[in-house]
Amino acid sequence: MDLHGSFHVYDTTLRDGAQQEGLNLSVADKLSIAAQLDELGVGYIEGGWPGANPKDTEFFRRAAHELDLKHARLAAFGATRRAGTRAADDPMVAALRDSGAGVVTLVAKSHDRHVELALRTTLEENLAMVRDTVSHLREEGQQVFLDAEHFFDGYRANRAYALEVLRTAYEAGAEVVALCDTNGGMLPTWVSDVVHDVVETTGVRVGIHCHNDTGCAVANTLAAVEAGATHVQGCINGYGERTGNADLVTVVANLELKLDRAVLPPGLLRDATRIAHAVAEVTNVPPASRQPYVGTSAFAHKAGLHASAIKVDPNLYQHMDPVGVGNDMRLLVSDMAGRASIELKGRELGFELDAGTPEGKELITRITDRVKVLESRGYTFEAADASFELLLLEEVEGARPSYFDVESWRVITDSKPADEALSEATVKLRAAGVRYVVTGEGNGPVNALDQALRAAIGQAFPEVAKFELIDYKVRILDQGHGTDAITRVLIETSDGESSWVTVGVGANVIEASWGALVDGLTFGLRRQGV
Ligand SMILES: CC(=O)SCCNC(=O)CCNC(=O)[C@H](O)C(C)(C)COP(=O)(O)OP(=O)(O)OC[C@H]1O[C@@H](n2cnc3c(N)ncnc32)[C@H](O)[C@@H]1OP(=O)(O)O
Ligand SMILES: CC(=O)C(=O)O
Repeated sequence: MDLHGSFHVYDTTLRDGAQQEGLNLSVADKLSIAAQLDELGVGYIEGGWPGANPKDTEFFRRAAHELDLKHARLAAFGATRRAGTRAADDPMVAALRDSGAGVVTLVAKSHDRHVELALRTTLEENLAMVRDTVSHLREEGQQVFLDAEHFFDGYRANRAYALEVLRTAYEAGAEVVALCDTNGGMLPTWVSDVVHDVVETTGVRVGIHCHNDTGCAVANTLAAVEAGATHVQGCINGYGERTGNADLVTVVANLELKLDRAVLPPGLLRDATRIAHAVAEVTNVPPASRQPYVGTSAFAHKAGLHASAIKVDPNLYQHMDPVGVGNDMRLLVSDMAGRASIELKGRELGFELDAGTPEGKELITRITDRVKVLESRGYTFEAADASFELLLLEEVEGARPSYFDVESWRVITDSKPADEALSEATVKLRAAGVRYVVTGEGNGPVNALDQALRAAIGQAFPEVAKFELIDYKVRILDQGHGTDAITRVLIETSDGESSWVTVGVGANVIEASWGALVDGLTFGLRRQGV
């Protein structure tokens, strides 16, 4: 606990996060993200700027009866009254007051140059705008926070005035003044010095709002907290204008796990990975695999030497137990793997490869060597767990699962003037004792082959009907060779509940695709228990 009572974790994903290029949230998206943020246990959710656009006004209207928040309070964001008006008469201030949130965060200028150039008013009038608007909202029963825009730049330009803005807001009844690094140009020691000074000189309760233009938003936020800030603002997954805001997940994980501050309700940090990814589904922004704490690579180990130490104690190569943020340790198999990597990956996939016996040791060595040879030919197993599992089965059980024997396949692409090119594939195979000769059509050769292969196997194994090819990636491996190059194909197949990735390699892109398709169907049938 601090001098100012409980610490505030304040999320601005729905306002500043939505200012990210390419991010466009519907009201339903905003409601869904608010519910997720509440599950994470943040104290405040800034829902948007009611009155600035119909969507944000609608969000607050619907939130009042559609959201059942257990931990968070909603905050409405907006500006102080315009210059030369009365707060009580300003329709934008009225929209904040009447949003139903009960909490208003006012953005105000604290940089003298901005007052004169952007607001085109006097420094005195800007102070009056802050004073009047905060007082009016307080009199109307609102909890008020102030976002001091461009505070750090303003402090450099005119310290006395920047501090005066904070004092004015505080004396008028603002509970917190959040110092904003609006242009995101600060470094941690600079932030720390300024926050120390503000806390000592003014006695106001300080919050912090950092943008990530120097790549230091999280570090700057932590520096501010260590210097006395007791209210942190940020966005889940670091969304936000330009390079984003401080990633609130990283901030709270660091506060809880590194600085020993209980800033979320007990136990909720363990849901951070699930929630960060669920929000990414709604925003439709692919989650960053290297995101600290919650990224899929945050606890993924590739180097053989790491794996050999992890086998003894995972903490030797991890800064924390991933369970603390709801993430998992993963072992990656590649040409950088050693025997320990294979042993641990095998365990992860449910195979006990016993390195303690001579046979087990020999088996693990064989698998390791095979992986290295195949990777040198262009395969990649770290991205294709399913192909690795088939390889493992082949080595452990003496043969890989086999549901069909392919006699031959061929594919042709037909192009007629004025018509789109169409591909046709013929696959001949035996499955469950029957010979099938099946053709398939598609808008490309791989699509046609996939159709034909699935139609043929599907007659013997109806489970195949569930499978769908959901992603297809091609990479040319030795670019110097142009069209003669080796090609690697990665295919992701889904059964509607889960998905798996397989790899194929060949001098011919169709041949490489065929290998990945066959692996994908074989793995899927095994997973179905066939
Ligand atoms: C740092 C930040 O990210 S703050 C959040 C910024 N977010 C947004 O801007 C998104 C929502 N914004 C909007 O929808 C619109 O900009 C609105 C509705 C707020 C205003 O729209 P408009 O009235 O068309 O004006 P415009 O967008 O050009 O904004 C400039 C006006 O706001 C005034 N203004 C700017 N900052 C402030 C402030 N902190 N307090 C009061 N007035 C302000 C300017 O003086 C100018 O007023 P003028 O038109 O009387 O000269
Ligand atoms: C208020 C705000 O978003 C900023 O100053 O960056």
